[in-house]
Amino acid sequence: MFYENSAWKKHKSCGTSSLLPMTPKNPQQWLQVVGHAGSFHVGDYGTLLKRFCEGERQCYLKLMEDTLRPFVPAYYGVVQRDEQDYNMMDNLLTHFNTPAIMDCKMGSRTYQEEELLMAQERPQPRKDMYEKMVTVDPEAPTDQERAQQAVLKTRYMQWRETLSSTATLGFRIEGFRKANEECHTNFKRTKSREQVTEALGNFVESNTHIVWGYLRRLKQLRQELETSNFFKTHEVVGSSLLFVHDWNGRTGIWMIDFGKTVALPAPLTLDHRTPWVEGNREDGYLWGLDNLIDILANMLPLT
Ligand SMILES: Nc1ncnc2c1ncn2[C@@H]1O[C@H](COP(=O)(O)OP(=O)(O)OP(=O)(O)O)[C@@H](O)[C@H]1O
Ligand SMILES: O=P(O)(O)O[C@@H]1[C@H](O)[C@H](O)[C@@H](OP(=O)(O)O)[C@H](OP(=O)(O)O)[C@H]1O
Repeated sequence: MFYENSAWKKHKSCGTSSLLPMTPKNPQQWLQVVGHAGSFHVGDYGTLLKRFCEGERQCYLKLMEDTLRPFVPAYYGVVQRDEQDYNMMDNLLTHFNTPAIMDCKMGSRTYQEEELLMAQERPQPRKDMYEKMVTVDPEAPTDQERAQQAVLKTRYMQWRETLSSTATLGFRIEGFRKANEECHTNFKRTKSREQVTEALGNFVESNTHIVWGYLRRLKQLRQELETSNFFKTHEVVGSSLLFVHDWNGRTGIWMIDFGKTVALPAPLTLDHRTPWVEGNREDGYLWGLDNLIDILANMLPLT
């Protein structure tokens, strides 16, 4: 059942003149690299259904009208399956053959300012996050956290940021899956430029053609981000870049995950490079992209 999807309705009524991708109904390939389990279903006609989030819907609606549109999955509205609502979008893997996929979480901050305020006003320490923390580093909790066997989410997120490259480079590798099905998700401590370069080299299997493809796309993305009205007026937190390549040498990068992207109160705008201090809402997204571009460029042989 479709709630809100003018593109889909046109598709249904126009027969073959489709606004959805010209992709056969089945079978669809899809693989999730990281992120919450159980949030996705593969849809028909090369689409993907992600568990509904109103904030994300708002972002996709605006992005479909923004210059960033070529850099995000096409959005088709809200659909219902088994009484659960989903945002319906393009499955970005559709046009690749046995793709390699990587998820990089962008920005120098992975929680919203609003989450910080909530944690200050109504602290809700979490035992699951304490458990995740001590699994990686038994020394990380403070005495108080140890006594509670729980940590605040914002504290956990900040700890993850400083342990990885988020705080120092403005992005982090969340995980990747290579074409040979090897999965790598153990990047919580991948922090230095050298460690990040090594991980990226493993993902692209030292293929300079692939690196060139990614670099070109990232530079185009940066150019669009610098002028996008959507980007200027939103705090973009917890969003990822999804890298996809295959043995044909095809490469693609798209912005995904706008569940924690929020519109700023007018007339506030962000440059996404100024360091964050509480209240300025800066997210470090472009600073991270600058660093990512620089690291990839340095992986190419000198010409
Ligand atoms: N449009 C898409 N096409 C193909 N794969 C996708 C798409 N959107 C998401 N994915 C896959 O699902 C994974 C998780 O996506 P996403 O970040 O949107 O989920 P999430 O549950 O919100 O994540 P998080 O835990 O960071 O909040 C991505 O790493 C990617 O592998
Ligand atoms: O990668 P990890 O170490 O497993 O930690 C998770 C990760 O930071 C997710 O981005 C976050 O979801 P959001 O970005 O949606 O906040 C999730 O919070 P959650 O447990 O509250 O869903 C964390 O548990």
